[in-house]
Amino acid sequence: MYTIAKVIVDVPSRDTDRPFDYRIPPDMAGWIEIGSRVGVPFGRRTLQGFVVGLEKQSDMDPARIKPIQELLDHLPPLSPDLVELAGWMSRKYACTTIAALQVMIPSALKGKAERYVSVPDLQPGYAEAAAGAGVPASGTGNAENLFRSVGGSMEGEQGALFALTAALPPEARSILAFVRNAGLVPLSQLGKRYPEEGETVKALLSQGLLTETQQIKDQMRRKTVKTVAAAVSGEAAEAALASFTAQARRQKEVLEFLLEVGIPISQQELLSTLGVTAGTVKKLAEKGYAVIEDVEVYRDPYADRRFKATVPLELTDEQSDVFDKINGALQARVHDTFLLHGVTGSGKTEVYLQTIERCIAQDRQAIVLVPEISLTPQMVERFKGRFGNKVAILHSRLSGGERYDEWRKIREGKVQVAIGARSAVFAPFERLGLIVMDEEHETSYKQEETPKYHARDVAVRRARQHGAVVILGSATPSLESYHAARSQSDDEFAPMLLEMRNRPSGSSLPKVHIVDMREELKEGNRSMFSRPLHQAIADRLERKEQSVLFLNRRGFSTFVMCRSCGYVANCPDCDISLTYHEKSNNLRCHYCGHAEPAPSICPECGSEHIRYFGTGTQRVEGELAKLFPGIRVIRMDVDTTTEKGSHERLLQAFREQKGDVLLGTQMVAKGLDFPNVTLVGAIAADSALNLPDFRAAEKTFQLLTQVAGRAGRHQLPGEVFIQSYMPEHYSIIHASRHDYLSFVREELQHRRGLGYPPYCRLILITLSHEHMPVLVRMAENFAAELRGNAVKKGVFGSLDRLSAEALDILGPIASPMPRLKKRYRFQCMVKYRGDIDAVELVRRTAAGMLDGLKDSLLQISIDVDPQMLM
Ligand SMILES: Nc1ncnc2c1ncn2[C@@H]1O[C@H](COP(=O)(O)OP(=O)(O)OP(=O)(O)O)[C@@H](O)[C@H]1O
Ligand SMILES: [Zn+2]
Ligand SMILES: [Zn+2]
Repeated sequence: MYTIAKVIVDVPSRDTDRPFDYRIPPDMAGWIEIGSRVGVPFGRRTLQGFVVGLEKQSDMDPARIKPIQELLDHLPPLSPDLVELAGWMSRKYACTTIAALQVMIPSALKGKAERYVSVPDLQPGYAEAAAGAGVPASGTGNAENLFRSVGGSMEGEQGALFALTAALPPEARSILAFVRNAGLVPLSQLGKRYPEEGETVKALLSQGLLTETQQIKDQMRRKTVKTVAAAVSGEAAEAALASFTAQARRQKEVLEFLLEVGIPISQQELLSTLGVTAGTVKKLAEKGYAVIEDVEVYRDPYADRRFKATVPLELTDEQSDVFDKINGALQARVHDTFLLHGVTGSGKTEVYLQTIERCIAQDRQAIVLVPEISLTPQMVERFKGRFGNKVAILHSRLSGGERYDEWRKIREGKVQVAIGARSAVFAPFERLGLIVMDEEHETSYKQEETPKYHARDVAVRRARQHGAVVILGSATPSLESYHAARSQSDDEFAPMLLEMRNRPSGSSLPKVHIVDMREELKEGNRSMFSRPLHQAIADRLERKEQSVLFLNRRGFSTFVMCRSCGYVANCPDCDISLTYHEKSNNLRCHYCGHAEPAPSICPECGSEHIRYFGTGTQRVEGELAKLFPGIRVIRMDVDTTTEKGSHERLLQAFREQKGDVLLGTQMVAKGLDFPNVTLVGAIAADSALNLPDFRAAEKTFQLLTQVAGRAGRHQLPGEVFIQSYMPEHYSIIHASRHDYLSFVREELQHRRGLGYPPYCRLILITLSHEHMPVLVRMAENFAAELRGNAVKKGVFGSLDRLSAEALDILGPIASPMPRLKKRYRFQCMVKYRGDIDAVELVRRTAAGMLDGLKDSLLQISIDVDPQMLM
C-alpha cells in the first residue's frame, strides 16, 4: 500500500521544481494515482499539485510530512505516460515540470485556492461556561446573544473573547452572525455582501474570531441540465392517472406525456412543449409520480451542425502506395514516423482519414494536429463527416467550458479522434495508435511562451511511448524534417519519406507568373497592382470567377509617421513602433498591449501631416475599390477576425460567392479549397525576405507554394501572379515552378555554409533587465561563464571544423527587439552539433548565475530550437 505521494506543486519557480512528499490519508488511499490532481498545504497556502510518484515510505522525518488536503477529480486528469512526458519536456526545453504539466490540461482545471472563512468551532464546555456565568440570555442584550451565536465562552481567554465580541461594532457582529449561519463562506462572497467591510473582516481574522481555510477551486463547473422522467409505470401509472382531480389537469397531462416519451427529457423542453410551469412539474414530483434530476451534459460547440456523412474514396495508385506503407506500421503496432511530402491538392487528407479509420478499427485512438488557422469549419467537416461523434475538437476559439468538455470526452474515452492545434498533442488518450501532423512545417507548432515546446518533437516522443505511428504531412516539409528523412542519421528522429506528386482530380498545378515590380515602376506604374495582375482580376470579374489576393503580413507594419519631421509613434515600454488600429482609432503595442488614442497632430512638431499607414490589407482594399468600382472584397486579417466565429463567417460568405475577392494575410494561404477560385495574386511576395531570420527564404517559399495551391484545384484551371522586387531570388523562382527539391538543394547549401539548422541545433538565451548597464555586464558574465563551462566539459569548439561534435557560443548582442515591457534585452546563441547535452549546460549556467546574484530583477529565458529569432 502506498502511503506517500510525490507531488509537483503549482509554483513556477526553479526552487520548487521538484516533487514534495505528502502523506496519503487513509480515505484517499486507492484513489490517488500517478497523474491525480490534489490540493496540498504548502507553507501557509493551499496549492494545486500533481502526483508524479507513489512510495511506500519517505526519507523525510514523518512528523514533518503533511497530509494531502483534497483529491480534486475522481479520474486523474493526467495518465502516467503524460506525467513521464512532462519530465522529458522539462529536460528537453529547460522548463519547470509544473509548466509542462499545466500545458497538458485545459485551463478549466487550473484550479486556484479559494479562501473560505468560518467561525471557529464551539469550545467544549461552552454551554456550561455560558450558563455558569449566570448571564441571562437577554441580560446584556444583543451583543451577548450574538456572541453566543458565534460560539464564544466565558472563562479566561474565552471571557476575553466575549469582551472583545461584545465591544465589536455592529457591522462586525453582523458579519460574524452571517458566517456562523452559513457555515463556510468564500471570502469573495463575503466581500460582495459587505463591500465596505474589508478592514473589519481582516481584523476579525487577526483576532481569531474568524478562521480562514483554503480549498482548490476549478475555474470551470460542469454543466448540468434538469431532466424529468416518470417515476411510475404499469398499473401504478394507471392508478396515478386516475387519481388526479380536475384542478390537477396540467399535472396529469405532464405525467401522460412522460409516460409516452418513456425516457428522461429535459425539463426546459418539457415546459415549452406542454406550456406548463415548473411548479406543475414540481408538484408531480412531490407526489412521487415523477423524478427531477440534474444530469451532466457536454457543451457541444457543433451540436446544432449537421455533417454530411462521407465514405472513403477509392485511393489513387500513389495514395495506395503511401497508405499501404503507413498502414503496415500501424498494423504491426510499432512506432514509426513518416514524412508525407505531397503537392497541394494531392489528397493527403484522404490518406489521413483512411489511416485513422484503420486505427479506430484496432480499437486505438488518433490525434490530428493542424495549425490553428487551418482549423476551419471545412476542415472540421471533413473529419466529422467521416467519423461523426467519434471526434472531439480542441479549438482555441471554443469557450473555456466547451474546451473542457471536449477534453473530457477524450479523457473518458468517449471519442476516438481528437483534432486540434498544437496543444492537442497532449490529448489524454490511453491507447494512442496514430498522430497526424498536417502542414508539419508551420511555425505555429512551436509554442513561443514557456514551455517552449515543439509539437512535432512531442508527437514523436509520445508516439514512441505508445508504439504509435506519426504522419508528418506537408507540400513543403520543413528543412529539418526533410533533411532528417534523407540523411537518416539521427536515431531519435529519422522519418521515412513518402511522396505524392499528382492531384487525384487530374488537374495540374497552376501556371505561375512572376512579375518584376521594378519594371512596373520604370514604366510609370506606381500602383500596388502590376498591369498583368490588374488585367487578370478584371478578367475574373468579367467571368464571374473568384480571386484570392494574399499579402504577407510579415515585414508589413502599420505605423504612424509625421511627414514633416519623420516622427514615428513608439511604445513607451518597448522599443518598437505602435500599430494603428482603424476600428478603435487608437495606437497599440503588439507586445505589451499598451494603447493610446491616435494623435491628430504630430506630438513632436505640431504638424498636421501625420499619416497612418493602415494595415497592408486595408490599403490594398482601398486601392481595389478605386480600380474596380463595385468590386466585392472580403478582407480577412487580424482586424476583421477578432470576434468569435468571424473567420468562419467570412469564409462561408466567400464560398457562397458573396465576394469577388478574398483578400488577406497568412489566413488565406492555408488549406482552403474553393472550386470557383481561378486566380491567386501574391501582392508583395518578397516582403519577408529581408527580415533577420535564417528561415526567411524557407518561409517565403512555403507561403508562396501554399497560396499558389489555392488556385484551380478543381475543373477550372488556375493562374497565379507573384509580384516581387527580387524576382531572381531562388525562393521565388523555385516556388513559381512548384519545385520543392531544387529549393531544398539550394537552401541546404546556404544553411551548411552559414552553420544553421539542420546542420546544427540552436539554443537562444535572452537576458533581460530594467537597467541597461547592469544587463550588459550580466550578459557578458553569462556568456563568459557559459564558455568556461563548455570548455570544462571539453565540448567548446567552432562549428566551422565540421567535426561530428562541436559547440559555439555567439554573443551577447542586443536582441532584435531590444526593449520589451520596460526591460532591455540581450541575447546569446548557442550553436551545437552531436550528442552534447547543451540544454543542460545552458540551464545549469543560467541557474548558477541566478543563484549567485540574489538579484531577482534579472530574467533569463531559454528557447531550445527557436523558431523566432526576434
Ligand atoms: N482518391 C481520391 N479520389 C478522388 N478525389 C480525391 C481523392 N483523394 C482526394 N480527393 C479530392 O482531392 C481534393 C484535394 O485533396 P486534399 O484536400 O485531401 O489534398 P491535400 O493534399 O490535403 O491538399 P492541401 O495540402 O492543399 O490542403 C479534395 O477535393 C479531395 O476530396
Ligand atoms: Zn509595448
Ligand atoms: Zn512632426
